[in-house]
Amino acid sequence: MICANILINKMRKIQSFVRRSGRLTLGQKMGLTELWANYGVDLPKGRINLDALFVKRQKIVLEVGFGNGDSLLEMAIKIPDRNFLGIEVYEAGIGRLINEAYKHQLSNLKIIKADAVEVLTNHIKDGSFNRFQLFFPDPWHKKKHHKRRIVQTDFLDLLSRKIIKGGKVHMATDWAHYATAMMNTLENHPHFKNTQNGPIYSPRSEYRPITKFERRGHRLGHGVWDLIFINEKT
Ligand SMILES: C[S@@+](CC[C@H](N)C(=O)[O-])C[C@H]1O[C@@H](n2cnc3c(N)ncnc32)[C@H](O)[C@@H]1O
Repeated sequence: MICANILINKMRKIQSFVRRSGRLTLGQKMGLTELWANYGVDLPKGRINLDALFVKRQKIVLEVGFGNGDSLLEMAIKIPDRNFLGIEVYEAGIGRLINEAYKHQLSNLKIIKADAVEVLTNHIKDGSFNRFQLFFPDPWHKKKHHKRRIVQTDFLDLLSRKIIKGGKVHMATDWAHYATAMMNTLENHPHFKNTQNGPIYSPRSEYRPITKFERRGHRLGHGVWDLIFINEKT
């Protein structure tokens, strides 16, 4: 296992952070090491064995950048016949989510604490996911920072390999400029096909819970744009 001790130390910091913010309840009694053992995935040297990760073998939804975990938690509760894998680097959000997962006794949710591109590139075999979701990713709104946005052609190339043929990609943003950039990048990618007829945003889907960043967008008077595409790789 890579850096198990580092991860445990990090999780202790999360515990301290969450305790200070008064949000650790059941998990506090259980201990973060045990919570992490139940819900966390330590990165192996090679590929993660996704078949052995979950209690039941069923379709897997990947969410990158789940923040405080609102959407992922709600979906894992409401859709027990799917497995959910979340990748995030925000420690307080991870601590909160594994605590909530324990409270709800979820067996269909696992978390990786690492950079998503690194995980997908080095630790996930091709054709692993049935759906990918990216809700309200960091917008990097200054022009000089646009290159830091996660949705770029290279990232779509990687996603196209990791999602099964016919699998879905669902993105949402409250930044108009990023929405246009996402639409152009997806429309111009040879493997992705819009579920709408043409370069049209999708209606808000029932299954996407409202997230903290979506609420923030509403408060700021932003619109919300959903993009749902199918991976049609050959
Ligand atoms: C603006 S927040 C949105 C959080 C959540 N999806 C929501 O709607 O409330 C973006 C999140 O993506 C995470 N993130 C950004 N780049 C990432 C990466 N390469 N790998 C994993 N997480 C990442 C950040 O840590 C942050 O929590």
